[in-house]
Amino acid sequence: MTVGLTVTHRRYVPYSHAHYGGALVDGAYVLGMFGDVATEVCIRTDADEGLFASYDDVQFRAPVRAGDVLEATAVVVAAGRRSRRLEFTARVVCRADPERGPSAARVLDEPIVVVTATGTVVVPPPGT
Ligand SMILES: C/C=C/C(=O)SCCNC(=O)CCNC(=O)[C@H](O)C(C)(C)COP(=O)(O)OP(=O)(O)OC[C@H]1O[C@@H](n2cnc3c(N)ncnc32)[C@H](O)[C@@H]1OP(=O)(O)O
Repeated sequence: MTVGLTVTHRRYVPYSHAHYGGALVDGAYVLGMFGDVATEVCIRTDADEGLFASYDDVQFRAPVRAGDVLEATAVVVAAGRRSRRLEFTARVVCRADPERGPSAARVLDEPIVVVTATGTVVVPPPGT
């Protein structure tokens, strides 16, 4: 069943990706992660990596920082002949705790929703 399929990736955000003051990470970093999650969705639904056709809504809701552990989830909410519409959510699940020391970090009691988006991927025609 394609609609309802959910794929989640988790990734540590390296300090080499800090781009702005306060160790802030650029928004494109999370979009790259969404693309990788979408790729796994397409592999699972259609045995192909697929192509990202469009985003129609991207909301940057809270900062992503170097040292975060990010979780990105895609859910298939609609499927056409070749198009699959996806809803994405990125959450921070672990974060650095520098007051305790340079390598200190903790699991957040409640994950922070940092980015949400909807978009469409396109796969090859059936039977190809
Ligand atoms: C998984 C992540 C991968 C990536 O990130 S790849 C990198 C970024 N993406 C790209 O480089 C893709 C570049 N774009 C393209 O190559 C083409 O452009 C597409 C393959 C995406 C679509 O072109 P065509 O095959 O000619 O599309 P059609 O035959 O007109 O439509 C096929 C289905 O795709 C839907 N669709 C086409 N364009 C869009 C769009 N811009 N936004 C939403 N849906 C689109 C249509 O409706 C239809 O759907 P229905 O088969 O279910 O009826």
